[in-house]
Amino acid sequence: MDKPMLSIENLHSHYGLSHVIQGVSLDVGRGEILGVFGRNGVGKTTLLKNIAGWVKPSSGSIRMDGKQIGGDEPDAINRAGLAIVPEDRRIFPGLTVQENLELGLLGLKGPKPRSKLDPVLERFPRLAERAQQPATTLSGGEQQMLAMARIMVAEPRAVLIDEPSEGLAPMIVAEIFAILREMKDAGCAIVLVEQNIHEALSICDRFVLVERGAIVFEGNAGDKAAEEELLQRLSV
Ligand SMILES: Nc1ncnc2c1ncn2[C@@H]1O[C@H](COP(=O)(O)OP(=O)(O)OP(=O)(O)O)[C@@H](O)[C@H]1O
Repeated sequence: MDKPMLSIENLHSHYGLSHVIQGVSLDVGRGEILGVFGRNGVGKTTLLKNIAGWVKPSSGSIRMDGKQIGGDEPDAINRAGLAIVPEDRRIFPGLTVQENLELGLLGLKGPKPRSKLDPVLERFPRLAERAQQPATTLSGGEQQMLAMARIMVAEPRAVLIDEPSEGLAPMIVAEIFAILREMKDAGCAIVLVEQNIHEALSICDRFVLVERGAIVFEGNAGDKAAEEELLQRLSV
């Protein structure tokens, strides 16, 4: 791998006395999708929250393109080019679809021209049609699209995405994964947390398995033996 876009070394994080992330190290390159798998409660979401600055690491380093971002404030990390699509999608119900999209402009470093919304509205015609409607009128799948479209406004170089397929119909899941593939092709480094292992393996380049806050196994997607071991360890 060239110099990784996102590089994490020996990350530890606590909630009070609870030691949730226990020495995680990983690299994600440009145009690469890393799958992060593991049972409920092993720390996958907490790992993403540490990278995005929502939870402060206790120790270890997080670098974006070589620059230390670990422990920085979420908005600074966002402006450094790293975006997160959290599990609950964080759609603002009191705002319209367009206003929710405009929040994506906050990820831009300098000026924040509304014209940055144009390519995204073109890519998501369903959101463009509903631009002036309250975001709450969207279906679950459309809200997930909105959450992804919103981060695309600022063209992030690294993206963290937490269980994007949860609760959605297979057709929508396929659409969401197609968008992730487009981001990958545009050179984005992507960390994907997913319970839908089989589907996720079809778009990941590499994966890690997390147990009790630590990476216990890793492999390349497409390596049948490694995939088999992953599925066996997860018993799926
Ligand atoms: N805000 C918090 N305060 C205290 N403990 C927390 C908090 N958030 C999560 N935890 C605990 O930290 C551990 C890891 O949770 P986390 O949500 O990161 O796991 P996960 O692997 O993402 O699981 P899931 O798939 O269920 O989201 C769990 O034991 C959880 O109960």
